[in-house]
Amino acid sequence: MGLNIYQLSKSFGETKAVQNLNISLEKGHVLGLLGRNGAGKTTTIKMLLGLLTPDQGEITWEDGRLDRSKVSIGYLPEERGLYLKSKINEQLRYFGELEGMSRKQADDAIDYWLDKLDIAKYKTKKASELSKGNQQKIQLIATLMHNPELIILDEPFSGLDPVNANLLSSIIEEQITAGKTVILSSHRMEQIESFCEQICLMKEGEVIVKGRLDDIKQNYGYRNLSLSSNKTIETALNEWNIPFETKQADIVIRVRNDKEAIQLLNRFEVHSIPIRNFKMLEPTLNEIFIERVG
Ligand SMILES: Nc1ncnc2c1ncn2[C@@H]1O[C@H](COP(=O)(O)OP(=O)(O)OP(=O)(O)O)[C@@H](O)[C@H]1O
Repeated sequence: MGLNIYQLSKSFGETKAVQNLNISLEKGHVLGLLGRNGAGKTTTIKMLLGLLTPDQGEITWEDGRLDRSKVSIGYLPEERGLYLKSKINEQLRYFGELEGMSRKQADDAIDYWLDKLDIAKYKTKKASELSKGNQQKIQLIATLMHNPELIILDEPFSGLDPVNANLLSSIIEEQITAGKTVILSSHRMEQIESFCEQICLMKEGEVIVKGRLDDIKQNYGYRNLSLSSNKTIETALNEWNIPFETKQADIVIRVRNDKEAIQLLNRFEVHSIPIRNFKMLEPTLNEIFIERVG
């Protein structure tokens, strides 16, 4: 059950922002929504939130239409939307009450989250007095304080320093462990890779790659054979016209499958070229992204 997007489309004039999008995401699972600028991610998210009306298609949650008045959704927008002149506790209380929290529930949640994000000292400051990263943390509190079951995060890491990015990562992990359904849109492939078992890669409104990330990598059509770098190996590969890349202390050779890797290792053996160690690596999400939409 969970979330189902069926044949969803939206155009702006001539621009087909989203075309016939189909996604199924089970409750408690995490989907990475990827694509270059203008691929259609935000348009998709806005349709999920009911902020844009689809031209065609349907979005359901469990048994019925996804309706924000019935399903608790936490949304962290790409463009930040705090009231710069309002005090942090007052605007967070307002956001909490909009989501149906009582004043007491909202105030308790605000204290809990400010403390957790290490920004309790800003409780009565105006948003304009906070740095960009700390404003981002406030926006995260507004997203999570009402304990939503569906969480949509659009570029959540932008503007965060490495320490705060780690803090956010641990909070996303906690939400996933708590069984929340999460949609994460990000240009940071390592983060998508670490959180999302499922991905949907879009290009010009259409889905280019979709499914379980493990399956996509396994069936992608090549693997990387990585060997500890050494001049003899490089010379041999050059002589045999086998392309390779050097990455730090490793030589990486693209092979179609394990059999091709073994054949190559045998060839080194036959030529008495010692191999100290080797690893078979799947393509990274970054490689897939660049090849498919780069
Ligand atoms: N309100 C709008 N009016 C006209 N065109 C729009 C509007 N919103 C989006 N578009 C167009 O729809 C396409 C998809 O845009 P969208 O914002 O969904 O992309 P995105 O994948 O979220 O990009 P980014 O990574 O830059 O946020 C783009 O060509 C964009 O110019």
